[in-house]
Amino acid sequence: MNPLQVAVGVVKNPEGKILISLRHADLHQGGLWEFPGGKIEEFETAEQALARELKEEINITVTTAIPLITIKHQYPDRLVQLNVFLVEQFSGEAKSLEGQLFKWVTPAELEHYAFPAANRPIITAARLPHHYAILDDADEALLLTNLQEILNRGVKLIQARLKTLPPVSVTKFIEQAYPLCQQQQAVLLMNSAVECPAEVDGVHLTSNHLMALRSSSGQALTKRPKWLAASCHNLEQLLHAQNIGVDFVVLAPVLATQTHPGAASLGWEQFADLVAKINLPVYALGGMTESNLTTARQSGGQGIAAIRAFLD
Ligand SMILES: Nc1nc2c([nH]c(=O)n2[C@H]2C[C@H](O)[C@@H](COP(=O)(O)OP(=O)(O)OP(=O)(O)O)O2)c(=O)[nH]1
Ligand SMILES: [Mg+2]
Repeated sequence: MNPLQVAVGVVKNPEGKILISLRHADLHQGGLWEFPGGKIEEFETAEQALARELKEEINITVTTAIPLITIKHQYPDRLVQLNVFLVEQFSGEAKSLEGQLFKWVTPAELEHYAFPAANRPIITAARLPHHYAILDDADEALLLTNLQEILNRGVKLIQARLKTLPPVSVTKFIEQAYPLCQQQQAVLLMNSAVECPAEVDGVHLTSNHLMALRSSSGQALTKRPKWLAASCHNLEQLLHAQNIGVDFVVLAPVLATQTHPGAASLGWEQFADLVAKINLPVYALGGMTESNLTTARQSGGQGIAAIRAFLD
């Protein structure tokens, strides 16, 4: 059966707040909060439907809409495909035209509202930035300098991938690095291959660790860190990440990379095909530079992940 096609807008104002509205009680998934939007009519593109719905429901005129995430979700009574866009450029003041209560909330506050089940990855995508920096320990002496450089560039999501450092050095580094990240409101994750007793914001699973993890229910893990991310290289790994309740993934290698010379890369077409098959935010990794960000997002990705791009 073909899914019901829906266009949805994550509308962000200049203060970084996001608009949510309350669905009328008598509608499908009624009484829950939603991002504004609605059904795509015949002969309409998703972008056209989005612009029409946002005008009809909240009276704003979309200037630019960039794909954020696409969700395919089976409710007991219907299959929907939510084509979600990030709208940061718009004109007009939001006003409820269809009698729906609406609010502007910070990305972190989204957690406190009840949304339809399909919305979980949309909320994650709305909270996550478009850059994910991977801090490598190839040169131990440069670790703190590199971290500072990444933070100075405004990167808010960082993975410490300290695979060759002895455990004492890891602990010592994290004791210095974590407060620096917190000062800048940056999220710090630790690669799962690293022994690290120090507390950070979450874990980034290697693809081997990801595949070794089995949750008894096949659903979300019961005991999990604040943020759980994973590295994936193929559809099987992506689907497993989704099934066990990972928050977001990186998919690699998208382009040829110095880190894994000779490894076959996916290319953008295959990246887009794989991203379309899962309901998770996906960062493109492998040969990424800032110039690839637009393509990554147009291909359905959350953004780019890189080791070198944020240091050059
Ligand atoms: N707009 C919106 N719809 C969502 C969200 N999450 C979610 O599961 N949905 C589902 C609920 C519905 O099955 C479908 C949207 O259909 P709808 O009936 O609200 O569409 P519409 O605004 O065109 O409504 P109508 O004019 O046909 O009454 O998508 C969300 O965040 N925003
Ligand atoms: Mg609607």
